Order: sequence, then structure tokens, then C-alpha cells
Amino acid sequence: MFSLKDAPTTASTLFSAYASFAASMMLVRSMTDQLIPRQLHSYIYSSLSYIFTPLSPHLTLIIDEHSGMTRNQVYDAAELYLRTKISPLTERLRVSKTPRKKTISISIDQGQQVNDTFDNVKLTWRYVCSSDQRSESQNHSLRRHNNNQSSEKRRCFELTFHKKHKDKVVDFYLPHVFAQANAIKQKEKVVKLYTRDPCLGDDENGMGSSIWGSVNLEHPATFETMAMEPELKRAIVEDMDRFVKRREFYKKVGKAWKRGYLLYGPPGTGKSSLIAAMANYLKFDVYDLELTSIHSNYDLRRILLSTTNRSILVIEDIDCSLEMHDRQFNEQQHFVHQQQSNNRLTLSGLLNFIDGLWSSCGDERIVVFTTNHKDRLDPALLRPGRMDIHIHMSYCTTSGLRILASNYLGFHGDNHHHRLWGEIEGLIESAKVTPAEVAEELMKSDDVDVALDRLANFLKHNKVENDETEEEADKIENQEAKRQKMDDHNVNKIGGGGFGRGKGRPMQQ
Ligand SMILES: Nc1ncnc2c1ncn2[C@@H]1O[C@H](COP(=O)(O)OP(=O)(O)OP(=O)(O)O)[C@@H](O)[C@H]1O
Ligand SMILES: [Mg+2]
Repeated sequence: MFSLKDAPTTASTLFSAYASFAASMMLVRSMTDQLIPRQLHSYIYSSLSYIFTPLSPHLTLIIDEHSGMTRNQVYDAAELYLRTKISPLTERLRVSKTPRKKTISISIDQGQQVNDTFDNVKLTWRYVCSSDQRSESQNHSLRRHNNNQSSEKRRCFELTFHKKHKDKVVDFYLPHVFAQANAIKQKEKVVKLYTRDPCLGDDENGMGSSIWGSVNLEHPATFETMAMEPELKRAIVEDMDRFVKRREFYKKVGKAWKRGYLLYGPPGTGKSSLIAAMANYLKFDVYDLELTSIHSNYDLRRILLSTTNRSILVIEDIDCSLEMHDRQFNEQQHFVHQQQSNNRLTLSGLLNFIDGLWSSCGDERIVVFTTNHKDRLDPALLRPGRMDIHIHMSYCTTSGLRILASNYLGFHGDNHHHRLWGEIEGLIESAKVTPAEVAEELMKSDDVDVALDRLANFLKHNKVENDETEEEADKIENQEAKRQKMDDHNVNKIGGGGFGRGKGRPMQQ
């Protein structure tokens, strides 16, 4: 143990050690001067001073903004990551926002230091800006790269930690920084809606242009705002969560990493809104593919190949989009050679790309087809395994009504008493109205009384109409049944049994 009593002794010991070290160095220097050629002196002195300088226990990694002419991804990841590590002790921060971003970014300023701990390793980050030593030509090229922003400054992060943790930092900490930065990027990502610009038509080679135009997807739909049965919502979200986590699973079983959803239901039940909610949830871009503007399977393939990973390919009203093309194809199929089918757009062409080539060269793809008439779809589309999940978007249910009333009026049936609420809940399912229609009624007034009054009247009116239609349908069905009975009676009288076309008996091929 060191004590004050020992201090003079220790100091004198140190002093005598230093004196003898200095004397030895003098001796070495005079011997070298005499024995070794002059050209080698500076080399030997610097090596000796390196040997006798106490080694720092720390290692510092320099993470430059650029690696050659391109941006250094470690730098970009660190910049994002360090935003989450800013402590109250930090004195200077940089604040910025670009038009494409929704949020304000905060980052540390030059010279500022940020401490971090990872698996009991203490790490210190420092942001350093200094005058750049690059050649003028490199700077010029970088300036062009950075939209002419000043690039004379060299920016880097210095990451310092104990040397013994080098492997842990490189193998685990830096990947952790990357993963965290990706999560932040994902959260801040502005989802894009891509559509094909019809003005971009065919190019001079007669090929359909595959250029997609994009806008920010500003659709506000989320799973919270969707008027759907809570269990259905939960099931969809869980399915998507499972899908995005299963990269390794898809690789293992040799399946393309894609998922298909078929959304079906009457107009105004929220099919398009659900797609927006899915895109907003996953932060996947949406490619809205208008099949009627595509003329051949060949075009389709080119267009699909120009979409990116982590995206949702949407084909709305699939029953209408391919009807014409397939009919054309069917009418002529006796004459058309297989090779020529590439000149037309066919359902089989679409399904082949989605199942085959295209899906195997992309990752994390979601395909959504929508239709108002599931019964009109080609059986090839409904075959098990083609579309993984079929989602029925129904008329407004009681839970849907509650969500809409809460979203549009801030009215919660459970907490707020209203004379009309019981009646409205009683009517909602039998009135067979869409969430779009309910939303429209609720938007007609900010006054809860007025809005609910209008909704109640609307539901009553629809219920009466539905009842009348059902009565009419029953009447027609009864008459039809009666006529059929008479026919059967006559047939039996004439032919006695046989293979008559009896109603309710499926025709066998
Ligand atoms: N289930 C729902 N939850 C919340 N809002 C809905 C729902 N369904 C419809 N809406 C409202 O109605 C509007 C129209 O709905 P949407 O376009 O999503 O229906 P759709 O099923 O895609 O209709 P279409 O078959 O005509 O394309 C939406 O903008 C939304 O405001
Ligand atoms: Mg729609």
C-alpha cells in the first residue's frame, strides 16, 4: 500500500530510476553517434522512444465519413445510433430537417463526446471535424457527390475503448450499432407509393417503359383506424410480423420470401385502406400496378423486375384487370403458338412471374390482390398456396361502428350515454352498410347528436330497403321452386326418372 510516509522514498526512487534511464540514453546516443552511420540515427531514435513510451491501454477506431469516393456506411450508422445516446451532459447539438423527412434530426456537434456501454465494455465516441487533406480533384468529385455542399472538412467519429475488447467491439458492438441504426431508419422511413406513369408509354424499341413515378404515401390509415373485427386485425398483424422475421425459414424450406393476400368484399369496405395500413405498419413501399396499361407478359416481367425489396405489389380489381386479356387469349388460343403468348398479358403469365422468376430474385415481397367479386376469380388464383391469406372485408359490424364513432366523433358507446346508440348498434349489421357509408354519415356534422341522428336515419332507411329486397328475392325463389316442381312432375310423367336436369343436383362432367 502506498502511504504518505513512503512518499519521499518513492519519489527519490523514481528520480534515481529516471536519472539512470537518462544516463543510459545519453550513453546509447553517444555510442550510436560514433558507431552507426548518420543516415540511420533518426530511425533508431524514434524506435527507441517508441519502446520507452508507456503504451496506451486504449484503442481508437477512426470512422471517416467517406471511404474513398463513397460514403462510409459505418459512419452513417454511427451518426444515427449516437442520436439515441445523447446524454444531458452533451453541450452542443446539431439540429436539421429535410423536406423529405417528417422528423427533426438531432446529432452531436464537433468535438462533443458521447459515452456508451455495451456488454460491460465502456466506449467513448467523439465527433471530429478537421481540415481535409485530400487532393483538390478528390474534393471536387466529393463536392459533386454531395450536391456541392462543402466537403473541405473531414468528418469522422473516433471510437475509443480498452484494447482487450477489440474483437468484441468489431464483431458484436459495431453490428449492434448497424442494427440499431437500421431500426431508426426504418421508423423514420417515408413510405412511397409507386405508380407507372401512363405518359411514359413505350420507348422507341416498342418496349413498355418500366419507369415508376413515386409520391409519398400520405394515406393516414393504420390498424388502429381500420373498422374491422379486432381478431382479424390481430391475425393480419401477427401474420405480417411472422413473415418479416422468417428470412432464415424461407431459405431453409426453399421457398421464395413472399406472401400473398387476397382482399375481397364490396366497394367501400376498406380494401385499399387496409393496404395503406399494412404499408404504414411495415414501412414497405407500395407499387400500384395497373394491369390494363400492360400489354404483354414480357412487359409485365420487366416492370416487376424493376420493383424493390421490402415492398407491396398491389393489383386492384384483379377480376376486371385480366378479364379482357384472358378472353382475347382464350378466343385465339387454338391458333396461338405457346411462344406467342408472351405478346399478351395473361393470368397464367402474371401468376408465373409472381410464383417463379420474380419472387425468387427478390426478398420480403408482399403481393396484394383485391376484388369486389371473389366468385368471379379464376380458380387458378384461388388455388391453395397461391394467395396465402384470403381476407374478407365485410359490411360494417358492431366493432367497426365503435371504431368509426370513436375516430370520427370521439364518441365511445361504452362510456358515453346517448339515446340513439342502442338503436344504432341494433341496426348496424342488418342494415348492411359499408364502413365508407358510415364514415360519410358521421362526417356530416361535428355535433354528436346531429351525426348520430343522421346515421340512425340512414341505417333505418337501408334496413327497410334490404328487407324489401330480401322479400322480393324470397318471392322469386319460391316461384322458381314452384315452377321447377311442376317441370319435374311433367318429366316424371313422360320419361319416368332418368338423368333430367333436376335443380340442386350438380352436373357431372
Ligand atoms: N374498414 C374501414 N375502416 C375504416 N375506414 C374505412 C373502412 N372501409 C372504408 N373506409 C373509409 O372509406 C373510404 C373508402 O374505402 P376504401 O377505398 O378503402 O374501400 P375499398 O374497399 O378499397 O373500395 P373499392 O372496392 O371501391 O376500391 C376510405 O378512405 C375510408 O375513409
Ligand atoms: Mg379500393
